[in-house]
Amino acid sequence: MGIQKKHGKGRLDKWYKLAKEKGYRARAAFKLIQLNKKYGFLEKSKVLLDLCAAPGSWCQVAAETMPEGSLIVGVDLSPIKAIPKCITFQSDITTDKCRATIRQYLKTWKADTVLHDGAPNVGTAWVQDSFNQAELALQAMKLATEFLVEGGTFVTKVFRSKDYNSLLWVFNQLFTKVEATKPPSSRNVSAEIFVVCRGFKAPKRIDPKFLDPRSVFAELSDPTPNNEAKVFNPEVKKRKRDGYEEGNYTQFKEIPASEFIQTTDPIAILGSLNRLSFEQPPNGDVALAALDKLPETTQEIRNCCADLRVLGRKEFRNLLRWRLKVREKFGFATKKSAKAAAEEEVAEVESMDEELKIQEELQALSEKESSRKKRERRRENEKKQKEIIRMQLHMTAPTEIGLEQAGPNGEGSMFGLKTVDKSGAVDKIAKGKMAILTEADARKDQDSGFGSGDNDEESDDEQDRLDRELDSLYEQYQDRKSDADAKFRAKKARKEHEDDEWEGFSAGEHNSEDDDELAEDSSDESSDEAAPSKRSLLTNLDRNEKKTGGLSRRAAQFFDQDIFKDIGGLPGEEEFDEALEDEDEIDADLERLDSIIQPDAESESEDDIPDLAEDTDSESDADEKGFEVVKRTKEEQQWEDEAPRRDGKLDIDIITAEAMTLAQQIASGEKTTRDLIDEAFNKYAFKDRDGLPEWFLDDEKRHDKPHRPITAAGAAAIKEKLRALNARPIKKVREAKDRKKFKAAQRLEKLRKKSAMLQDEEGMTEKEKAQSIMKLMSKATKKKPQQQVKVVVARGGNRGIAGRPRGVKGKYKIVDARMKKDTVALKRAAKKKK
Ligand SMILES: C[S@@+](CC[C@H](N)C(=O)[O-])C[C@H]1O[C@@H](n2cnc3c(N)ncnc32)[C@H](O)[C@@H]1O
Repeated sequence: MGIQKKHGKGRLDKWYKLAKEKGYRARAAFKLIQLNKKYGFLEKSKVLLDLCAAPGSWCQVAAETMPEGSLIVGVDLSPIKAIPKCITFQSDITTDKCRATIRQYLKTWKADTVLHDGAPNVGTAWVQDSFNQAELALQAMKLATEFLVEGGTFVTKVFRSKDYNSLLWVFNQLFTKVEATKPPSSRNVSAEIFVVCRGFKAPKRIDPKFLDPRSVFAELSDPTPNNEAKVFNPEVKKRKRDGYEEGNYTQFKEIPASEFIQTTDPIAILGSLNRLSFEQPPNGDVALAALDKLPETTQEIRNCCADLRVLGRKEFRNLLRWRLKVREKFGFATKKSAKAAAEEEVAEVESMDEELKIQEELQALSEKESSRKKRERRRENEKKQKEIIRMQLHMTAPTEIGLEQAGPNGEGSMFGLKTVDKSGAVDKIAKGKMAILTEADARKDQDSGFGSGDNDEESDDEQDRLDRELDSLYEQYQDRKSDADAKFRAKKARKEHEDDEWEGFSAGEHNSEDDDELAEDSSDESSDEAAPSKRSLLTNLDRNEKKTGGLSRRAAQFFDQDIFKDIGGLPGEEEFDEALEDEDEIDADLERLDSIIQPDAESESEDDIPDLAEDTDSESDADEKGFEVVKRTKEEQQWEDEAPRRDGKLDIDIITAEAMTLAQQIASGEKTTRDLIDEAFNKYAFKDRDGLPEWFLDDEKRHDKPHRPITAAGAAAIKEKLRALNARPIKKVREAKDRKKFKAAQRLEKLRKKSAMLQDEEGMTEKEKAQSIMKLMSKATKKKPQQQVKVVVARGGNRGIAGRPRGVKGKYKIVDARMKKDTVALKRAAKKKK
């Protein structure tokens, strides 16, 4: 919208004249001035976004009120002539392109204030207008939620209409203070009102309903009612039957429960719908009526059907069981019925008589019994394996294991390792990989005489299938979450690319090196004494392994620091091996450290990090992104140079208060490595993960970390470190300063040399020498005159040219006529003030 001549009666009011006088492009400027006078948001803002900014008077006001160097970005459907200190562009604020352009200009900054003074097609049809205005305001708020900083301010124009309350309600959900006001410069006849929303709550996730005009202004989505026509020709009210927007899963969805029974893909239904209904449709549903009456359809099942979104694993399992049972009753195809069908083919087809029923019940009972037995056996096996590991760690005497002295293979077979080793179990135990026996292992063990029972081959198909279905539900849930949550996606990606964390005693699958060893060992057929691998069942933990064996790369590196070598009471190599269990805890610490480390941080940032190391003379130490407390040896430095990380930087830094506390305690001798080892024996030290479902592990991971105490000194050191980090100048500024210093030093050196030469000059008197030196000095200190910048107006032949305009020498600046006019107006206004 360009500058328009105001012709209407009363339009050329005092605000219009005042705006002309002050050089504002529209009288609207005073609305913002008055709003800001009342709420004072402009002075506090450094970044501002002006939506619907043309012709640009709000931008002008913002530019003169906001602090020097603020970023002001304005956008409008109409072109905006350049405004000093503002970036403007032409775009529709309801489009993705506009959003992307704003993002480009704001870079990583967030806006302190978002203004919106949009007015679409004002004046055509009032009801429709007000709705569009409200819709536009909602769109503006959508943008604001994306770009506003927490606590930021959003100012929008709305029309007092039906939608006004709905809009206000939405604003109230997202801001702590919402006030509607009408500035004096806004005409009384105008229905416009300004809503100032302060204290943006910046919720992590905003319900899309809040930003969807369809939900917010539900009633008005019908075409504009023709009131006149209604009077003379009243119509029957019709409900909106447009259906839901595609890809919008936030709306409520339900289907009859009978459909869930009939479907071939129950998981899709459970994963995407909100409710399974038992309500009869108007034309009646026989299947639903029958389902409703079944005894299997208990109150619990009904409750589960009422809200699928809140169900847990157990409830989903119940629903799937219920479906199977009902399908069987209704005579739909099930796995069981498929099996039975083969037998029934030859048998006489009879109606289900009493005997058959009893037989079925018996079969069900025996199935139940066998699955119970299987569960018990599994539990027993797990218990046995845990006991063996405990014994292996010298935590239990062999007699405490509670196994029969004469095991299933006779007297002493329990400790006869030959048979066990056939299956590779010795090595697995020695490697600490058998915290839980998998089903396959259990079966193998039985063959070698290690398991028990006869019916292990029988599998509980239904149980397994339900487990699989639940797993796939969990996967679906994760997919949905990663679609919606960028943080979750990033976390997942990090997890996938993370290096080999030490996973505890049961994380055998990850350690390929160990597996290789295992293969080698098991290929050795010699006797127990001759084969070290077999002896390793009892002696593995005392073996002299490489220091890094069993440790993650980062954990190994952490312990490679000198700080751990210099401290008294360090254990020998063997003790180190004994302490392998510590890594769980340390790894947890490292994980936390890692979460804060920013791999992209530029190397320049290190200079200002306070170095706690005693030896501060080495510059390279300061330059490194290393473990600051410790001075690195030359070998380590060399190694570092030779084998850089993925991103070329060392990824260890003390950055949490916990780590700093620990480092201080170690450095001051308050804690020794022995203490660390002792502390590592805690309830989190062993992670038995085998066979546990992913959803459980994911949930567990959040809690199975030790809580480390922090000291005030540790917290203060981290605070100081962060403060120093924040106080650093930006790279460009520092480089410019350094360049300036360097040039000054060069000039000084030149001067020194010249004066030395003058001193040695024999044909000059002392006075002449002094005068010449003074001359040199004053010349050196004289500032070069700044080159004049020539202002070229982009009109006539200069319009739209790229590069230097013809006939212009030296520095130049191309401005448009508007800008020149603005500058002149500003100068005039400044003169008047004086
Ligand atoms: C009242 S004027 C804004 C005046 C402005 N605040 C000022 O101080 O100069 C309303 C502006 O909203 C713009 N507008 C309406 N719908 C828009 C849309 N979808 N995207 C961008 N701008 C829009 C119009 O082009 C018009 O210039």
